[in-house]
Formats: sequence, C-alpha cells, structure tokens
Amino acid sequence: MITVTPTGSVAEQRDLHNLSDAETALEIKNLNLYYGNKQALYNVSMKIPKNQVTAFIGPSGCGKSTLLRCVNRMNDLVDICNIDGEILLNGQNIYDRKVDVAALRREIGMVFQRPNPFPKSIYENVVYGLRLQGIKDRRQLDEAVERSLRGAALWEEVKDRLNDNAFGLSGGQQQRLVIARAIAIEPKVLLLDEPTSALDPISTLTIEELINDLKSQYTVVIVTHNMQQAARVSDQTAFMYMGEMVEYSDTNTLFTTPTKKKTEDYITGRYG
Ligand SMILES: Nc1ncnc2c1ncn2[C@@H]1O[C@H](COP(=O)(O)OP(=O)(O)OP(=O)(O)O)[C@@H](O)[C@H]1O
Repeated sequence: MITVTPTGSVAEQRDLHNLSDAETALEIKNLNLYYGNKQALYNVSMKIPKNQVTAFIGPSGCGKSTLLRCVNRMNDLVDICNIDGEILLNGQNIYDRKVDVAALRREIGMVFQRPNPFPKSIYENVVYGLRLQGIKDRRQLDEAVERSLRGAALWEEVKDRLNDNAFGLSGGQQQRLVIARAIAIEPKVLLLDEPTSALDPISTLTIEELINDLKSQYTVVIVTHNMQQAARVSDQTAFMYMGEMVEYSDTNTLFTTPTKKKTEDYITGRYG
C-alpha cells in the first residue's frame, strides 16, 4: 500500500528489508504513531539485523526517540499516544495483547541520554534487575556483577569499590554502569537514546568503543543527533525526517552515496 507522507516520498524495498528471519532481530511493520491528533511516525517499516549496530539519525523532532521508545513500549506510558502497525521480536508482535510488557523490557533494555544510576552502591545497581527476578544466590549475583561490569568496560575501574555509592562515579562511568545494569539481565536488544550527549569527548570515545564490543552479544539500536557518531559506531543507518523513514541503508552507503535528496541535504549540513 502507498501512503502519502508529509515529504511526499514512498517507502521502497531495500536489501535491508529482505533479511531472512535468522538475520533479523526486530521487524517494524507499517508503524504509525499519534500523540493525540498529531501524527509523529508515518508508516515506518524496517528490519533491524541481529548483532549489529543500527543508528537512527535526523533533525530534532523528526521522531527518532519516539521510534526507539516504540521498541520496548515506553510510549505506553504516554496517555495520548496511539500506535498502529506491528513490531515483531522473534516473529511475535510486541503490541499483541498477550505480551507481558515487563518480560518484554527484560529482552529489550534501554539506556537514556543522562546517566540514571539508582542511589545505591555500584554492586546493587548492577544486580537490581536480577533481584527483581528473585535471584538471591550471592555467588550468582557476584558472577553477574563481574560479567556485566566487564561487558560494560568498567570492571577494572570499580572492582575495588563495588560497595561505594554509584553517584561517586564520573558521568562517563555512570553511563557505563547503567549499561552494565541493562546487560546484567541478558537482554537480546539494547536501545541507546543519545547515550553520550551528556558526556565529555573522552567518555564518549569509551562508550563508542564499548558499543562496538557490545554488538558481538547484543543487537544495538542507537539514536544520535551526531552524524559523525553514527558513521563511527553503526553498521546501518536510518535517516528520518518529519516522522518518515526517508532512507535506510548500510552506514557507509548512506553517508557516501545517499539516494534521496533529503538525506544528502542533511548529511551535508544544509539543515538540521
Ligand atoms: N510525550 C509527547 N507528547 C506529545 N508530543 C510528543 C511527545 N514526545 C514527542 N512528541 C512530539 O513528537 C515529535 C517527535 O519527537 P521525538 O522526541 O521523537 O523526536 P527526536 O527526533 O528524537 O528529536 P530530538 O533529536 O530533539 O530528541 C515531535 O514533534 C515532538 O514534539
């Protein structure tokens, strides 16, 4: 079906839309989203490959964060938000009535723009989700703490002060702690919403290296307003404009030979 969008273009089949089920972590199908009367996403369809980093880029207000928040149903918390379309995880629509949203969020973890550790020790931050699952065995928790902090490239810096309050860490360390907290419960997908925008350049570099390491175990989806960051960390990039997914292709192609004028205008800095 052809849907008229604000920018007048029509979704087209791309190779990334033809991934096999085995290669696909998530499939977004004909997703429309409304905040009250205002439509914020227009007929978005895409397949997000497993164990790769996919970036959403585009000018402020184009719907990047809205789309990301659809993937773990964070928009359910917004009363005026209505969605039609599907998002398939392992072939199952996450918007199906019988889906347990808490269980879904264990499979799809999320990290936000500002580091948001809990006012607890480093250790308790990491095991938070495991304790919610009722895990009490100390050895199991200790192992999860080490595994997760190593996975988030933070272990060496904090292994001797696991009982210190998380607020004593730097902003960049706090963000890696939040990533450790997210991976402690072994999700399949990690959603990162502008994870470095509150961080200094050195911490940003550390997180970018970490993102590259994380994809061996997780499917990573990142929203960034920073095109250089998208070019550095992602395998494929989706360019959004006014709620529409204008172009989605492997990152190198999108930045070097975009097929749409709007993408080209954006990546060459003509707007946004
Ligand atoms: N909770 C909400 N209620 C009403 N409108 C919203 C809400 N959240 C987002 N919007 C609107 O939806 C549109 C898309 O917003 P969104 O935050 O997804 O964009 P974005 O591309 O992530 O922008 P930015 O880069 O500035 O964060 C905007 O017009 C925004 O004003």
